[in-house]
Amino acid sequence: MQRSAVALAEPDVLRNSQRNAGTALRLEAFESVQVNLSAVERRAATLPTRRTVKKEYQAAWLVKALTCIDLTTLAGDDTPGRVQRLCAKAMRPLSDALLKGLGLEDEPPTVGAVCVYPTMVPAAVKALKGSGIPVASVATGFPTGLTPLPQRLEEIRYAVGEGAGEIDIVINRALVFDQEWQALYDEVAAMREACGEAHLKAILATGDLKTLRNVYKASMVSMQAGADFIKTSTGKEDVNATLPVSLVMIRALRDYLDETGYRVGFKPAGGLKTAKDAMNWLILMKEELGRRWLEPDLFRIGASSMLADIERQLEHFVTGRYSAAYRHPMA
Ligand SMILES: O=C[C@H](O)COP(=O)(O)O
Repeated sequence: MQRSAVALAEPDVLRNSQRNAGTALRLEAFESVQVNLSAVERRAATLPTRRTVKKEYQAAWLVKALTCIDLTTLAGDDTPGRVQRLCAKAMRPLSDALLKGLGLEDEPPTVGAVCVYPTMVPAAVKALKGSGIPVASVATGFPTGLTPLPQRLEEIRYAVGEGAGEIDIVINRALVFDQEWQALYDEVAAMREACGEAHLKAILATGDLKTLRNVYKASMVSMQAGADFIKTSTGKEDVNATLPVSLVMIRALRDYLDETGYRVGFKPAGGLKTAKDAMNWLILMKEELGRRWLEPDLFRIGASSMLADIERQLEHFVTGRYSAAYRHPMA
């Protein structure tokens, strides 16, 4: 399957608010790429030290991070009741006292989306009705992607039909190991088509991909096939989101923007639990891509437990005291 090629834009013509339409598969955009592992690791290690953000600035950054969280539950024992409680948290993540202390009573922030398994989509859609918060659903045989393609596509159609506005697909890792770029492109393009108006986030499962070159190539193929976001991990791999892997994906986002004029979103996910993690990834985005990529339409953090630590840090900012983590249940 070949998506219709879009004319490549002049680099300075930015399709800011336009959804990534994809391009034809263009091997020349990534086939000969080299990634210098030690340079990537060095740059990633210095990034968190590049900005010192304290006090009210830190509080503002943490509120920004909160608005970018895909508040997630992807557990075998998920129930509609748990999803309902998570959605209540998503709509009102900060207590009245915290909102008052932060001066946000008039515009209380909400998270970016709630992310659940397909069968939990109806419960999430019902609970979030009228809030404007989108429901994201993992699909396509999450977390491995090892079911037949027609079933994976049907899963997308099911979740979209139940009201999911965003679909987090997983790519077929074997196609990356075998460098089967046309096949990977075709699968992701078919998934994008099955999504219709729903936005597609392509999970690369970078912990499985073996090399940073593979991470760059899989990022490019996913974007060329029309992904609205590229996402690091499912949260189920042995190694999930890391700064070096994120840096490589972000350079791919930058190169894709230069080549096509499309801004594609980025979602680190898996193992991100602390306010410090949130700060590190915000700094990475700001340093590498600039202010525009700090909005929820281009940046999400996939996390099941980070919100609690953000709340604790904001509480410390407002009251000068830390509360115990158990006082911030998610669902
Ligand atoms: O997509 C989101 C991830 O599955 C969440 O992973 P986590 O439970 O390690 O935060």
